[in-house]
Amino acid sequence: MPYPAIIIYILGLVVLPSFIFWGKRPSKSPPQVKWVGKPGFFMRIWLSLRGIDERFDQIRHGYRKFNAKGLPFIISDSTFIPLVVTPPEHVKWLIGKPDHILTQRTVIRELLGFKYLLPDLHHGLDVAFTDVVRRHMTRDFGKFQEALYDELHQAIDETLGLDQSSQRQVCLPKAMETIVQRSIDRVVFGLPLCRDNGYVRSWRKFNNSLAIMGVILGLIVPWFLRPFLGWFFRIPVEFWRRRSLKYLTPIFQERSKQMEEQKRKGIPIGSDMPDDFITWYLQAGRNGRFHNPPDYSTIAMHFHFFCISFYKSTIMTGTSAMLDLLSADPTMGYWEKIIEEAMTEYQTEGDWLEARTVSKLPYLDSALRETLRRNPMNIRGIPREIISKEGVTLPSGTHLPQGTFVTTAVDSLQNDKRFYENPEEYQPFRFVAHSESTAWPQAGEATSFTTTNDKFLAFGYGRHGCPGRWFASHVLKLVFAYIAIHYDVQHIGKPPPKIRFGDFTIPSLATTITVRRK
Ligand code: HEM
Repeated sequence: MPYPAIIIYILGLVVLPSFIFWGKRPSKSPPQVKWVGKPGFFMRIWLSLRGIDERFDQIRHGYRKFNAKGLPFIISDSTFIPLVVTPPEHVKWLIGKPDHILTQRTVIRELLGFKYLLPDLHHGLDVAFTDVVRRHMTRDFGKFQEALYDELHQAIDETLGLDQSSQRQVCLPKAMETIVQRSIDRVVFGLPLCRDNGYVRSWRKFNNSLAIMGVILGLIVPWFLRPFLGWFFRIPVEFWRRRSLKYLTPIFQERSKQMEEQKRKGIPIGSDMPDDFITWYLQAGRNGRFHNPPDYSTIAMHFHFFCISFYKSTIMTGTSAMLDLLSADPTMGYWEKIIEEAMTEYQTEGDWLEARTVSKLPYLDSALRETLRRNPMNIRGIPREIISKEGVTLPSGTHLPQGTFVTTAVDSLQNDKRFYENPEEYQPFRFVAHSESTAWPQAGEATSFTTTNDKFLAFGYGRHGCPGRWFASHVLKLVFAYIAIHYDVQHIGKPPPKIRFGDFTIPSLATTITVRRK
């Protein structure tokens, strides 16, 4: 059989069943909203295909042409899913709508491919998870500060080295990954699980395979092929999920049994148990936050799945912020100011064990925010699906039907001259309240890293804004302060180009830095 015939035959076998059995395109393209780019069916297909490497420019173009005039526009996702991008004026309206009108759950699962990689995701369990993050990981870090610092400083010492006599070349993204992962693992899983090599390996593989497969499926595979190809993408995810659950499920089972026993004996539930995320999650479940509780393995699997939100964004933000500081003009003295500030606040071992010390680092806080302002990890944000039957009418008067996916151009908005002075310039201390005259540019209002508003959407905004941002900020500040005090780190000259892939902007993965223990 000639090759073209074979290709057509295979495509027919794959595409047709996909259309027939699952063939409802996610999202709609309301006729009254304009598309970005030239009109026409084939042009839209072309723009969709170019979305992988040109999404950044496409969105910035649409933002200037439509959003800047208060109008929405449509871009076609690289997987041919149309997305309505709403202007900055609509952000408050968007986040104010209740979940039964606009939901973020379905759209995230479709756009990141989770719907196909973990089809048994249980809606009730994520509410419990978000509750636990809100309750235990927003303010009171004192209860795990000692454990966190213990793991974090060991991870940094081992990764960057203790030899004071010679310099060491370190791959920054890899080092940040190891340090942040170990630190967070200690808080989430506690000892001894966080040091069990077998578990840690399979958990990381599960985490990575889900992230990689999710990004490929969500950014490259057209929507009509996902239900079919999703089965193949699931293979590594399923493999590592089973492996890691072999360790985790018995712990969930054991602690649940203990809690049952405590309830029978009238002892406070959760007492005498490790004060970690597993216990908090099970406690939340017992307090009625697991609706129709499934079996332990499913609960443990969800736990793993949700925990993924802890890691990648924190690692990427840490890597980008460090690269921004080290590649800025050395004469500005940005990194040196971070060192000075850290040395002032961390003078004794006790300062490291006091969780509140991190709140005394305004310059570092501002530098982290500036990095996320200039380069939010996802150039789009606040994704929502309209689920009310009647659809919704945007403040601009445009009606959008049920099923439409809407989103906001986070990167363009955070780099808009109307909202930030000289937005293209890296000014790490632009958010510091300047009481004295300094050598640094002073544009912008004093705001903290974790403050969300309609001009800073890198953590989302409103009811579903990231509840883990205080924890991420806490971990990153400890990591930066420890490195600043204990290591000589060389400036790296010209900033390495960022990787832009579909909707994501991530730091160059191969950048090395030169360090020496002080
Ligand atoms: C710098 C690191 C981080 C960034 C940039 C980030 C960013 C985000 C963004 C953009 C959202 C979506 C908000 C929306 O849909 O409106 C989100 C949601 C979420 N994040 Fe984070 N995040 C980070 C770290 C963390 C950490 C460390 C945790 C856990 C401790 C966490 C837990 C969550 C959870 C549970 C949600 C879902 C909230 C909900 O649906 O109500 N994140 N995050």
